[in-house]
Amino acid sequence: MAPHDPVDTFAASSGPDPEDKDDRFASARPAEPTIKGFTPWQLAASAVGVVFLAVSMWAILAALDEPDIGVLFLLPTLACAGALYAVSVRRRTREGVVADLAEALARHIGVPDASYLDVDARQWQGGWVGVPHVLNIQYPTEVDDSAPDWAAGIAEAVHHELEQQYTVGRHNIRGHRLTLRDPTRTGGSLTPEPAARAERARDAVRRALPEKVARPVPTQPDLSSWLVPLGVDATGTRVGWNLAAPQGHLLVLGRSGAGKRVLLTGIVVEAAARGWPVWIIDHRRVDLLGVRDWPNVQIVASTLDDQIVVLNQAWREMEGRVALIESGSSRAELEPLVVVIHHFREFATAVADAANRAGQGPAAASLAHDRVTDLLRHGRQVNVYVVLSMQRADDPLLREENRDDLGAVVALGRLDSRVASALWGSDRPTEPAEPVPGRATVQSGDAKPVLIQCYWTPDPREARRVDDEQDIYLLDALRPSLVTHPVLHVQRSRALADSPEASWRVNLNADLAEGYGASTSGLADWSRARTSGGSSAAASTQVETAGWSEMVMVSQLQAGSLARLDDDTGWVIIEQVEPIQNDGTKLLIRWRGNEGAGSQVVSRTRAVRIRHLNDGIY
Ligand SMILES: Nc1ncnc2c1ncn2[C@@H]1O[C@H](COP(=O)(O)OP(=O)(O)OP(=O)(O)O)[C@@H](O)[C@H]1O
Repeated sequence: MAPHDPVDTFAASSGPDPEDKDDRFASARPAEPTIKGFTPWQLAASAVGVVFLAVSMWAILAALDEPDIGVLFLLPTLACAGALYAVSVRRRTREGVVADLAEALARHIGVPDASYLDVDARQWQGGWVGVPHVLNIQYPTEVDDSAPDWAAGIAEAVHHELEQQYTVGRHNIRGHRLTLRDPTRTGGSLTPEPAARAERARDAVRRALPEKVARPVPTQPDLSSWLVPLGVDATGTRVGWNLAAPQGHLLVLGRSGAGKRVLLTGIVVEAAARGWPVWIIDHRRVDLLGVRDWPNVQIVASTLDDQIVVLNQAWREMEGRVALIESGSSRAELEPLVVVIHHFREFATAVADAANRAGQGPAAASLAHDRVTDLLRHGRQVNVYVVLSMQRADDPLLREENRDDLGAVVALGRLDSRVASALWGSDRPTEPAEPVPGRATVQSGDAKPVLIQCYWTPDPREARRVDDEQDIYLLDALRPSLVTHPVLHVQRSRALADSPEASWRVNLNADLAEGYGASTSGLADWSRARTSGGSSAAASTQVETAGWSEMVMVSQLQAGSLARLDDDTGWVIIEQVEPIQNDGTKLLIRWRGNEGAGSQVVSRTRAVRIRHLNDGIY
């Protein structure tokens, strides 16, 4: 992928500045080295002393006319001096080995330099210099040794440096002292070999990543950010999709049941909470129905005919915005439009089939592919963002040129290694995602792929159906209180005909219009909110407040809606909704409630709660 703004997680992951010293060690003192035996210099000085002594004795004996005795004394003493010198050389070499090891460990542990460690190497064995059988490592109290793998990691670092395997003999956490041993002499287990290491790392990630994390309710700063949270990584850091990144679009990959629908629901909810309009093409028809009545979700197209219209309109919207920019508007004035296409490949195939049935040429057959390619390529410049979901990572849409336009890729579940290599290249993560729903590998721009657990976002329709109190509570907290974008429906100049060719043309010329269309079983069902009898007098007798409720924009109220305009009026039946002369921003609402009738002027965009007495929508 092309270079990318690394702002893709909530915690800015800027690496440490090599110039900066770690503050933790500001008050740490260099370690007192363990002194044991003679130093190499003391040994070398002793060797020189012994030579001097031997030569002096030989000279004295020679002067006393006893040169033979002098030679007899000289030879073993010189041999002894030679041995002392050799020991001093070996000790110096071993000190060099230990100094290099301390340097390496200082880097591994993160202390400023090797002087902060006391590495005491004992019981050297094997060869002239050999390797130590026991290593005692004393480190500063400031070192964070709390990770369960910390000591084993040090053993691995020593293994790497000395090419000798070690096992953790003892880790004295309070004394900040670690003892490593050569297991071949103690019968302990070896430092982990690569396979075991990988298994351990996998275990650590498995332990660290939870299996279900509820989507956090966005805070005010979250809502003004263009970072849409996707989930958490093993350190608990939120990982998100950054729409402001140079490549803005998002690709969600995953086999059936991996968690695509749950993740897409979360993305829709987050986008809506930021006041952005959301258009959804749900090729499975029922997967994302749960957000159909969510504030700011303008349309969930579930029939192929409607899906073709929505895709076309998204493309036209993009073209319109490009024209606006060309005529002097700035990109900052254009609010983000999020277009979700769930199960893109099946959708594109169905569009191609419909085009073929309608006797259209190859250009029509590749309509879905071409429109999406255009949206990927140019949408971001005018704040039109595409979220694509697919089952396969080797889809033809993901050719090089399109991959560069995808800011973030979320691969849910386990990918086979060939596909993972194609997707991530050499950055391919060593740890495959565990088969846990919502477990995913995420790559933002050029950053390294990271393993995350995607947030759990309940399906509003399902939560209501099973009456899951916790999920309903979470959804209520996630629901935007202000509806800024009205629902849309597909408006065709003519009804769809029996002839595929005529239908194809009708769809290509269709539009999106505000409100619920006649064919939509949406707010039409609000009539159920009317009490029996039909007359407003009867309605005033008792306003029921059972059923389920949701927030809508005042402009969506209709006569017959059961609504709660504010705390003073309580639940009322809307009798009439009238425009106000010379003020297109407000509406006059006439209502009737248990306490009598009334009217008030309310902003069109204010969010109010309405109640459905029956689940007539589904
Ligand atoms: N982030 C998550 N946290 C916890 N559980 C999850 C998560 N995502 C998915 N699940 C569980 O896995 C089930 C299947 O998820 P989902 O319906 O999102 O899969 P999908 O990839 O959309 O499948 P399909 O392609 O068949 O539609 C969910 O019903 C839920 O129980």
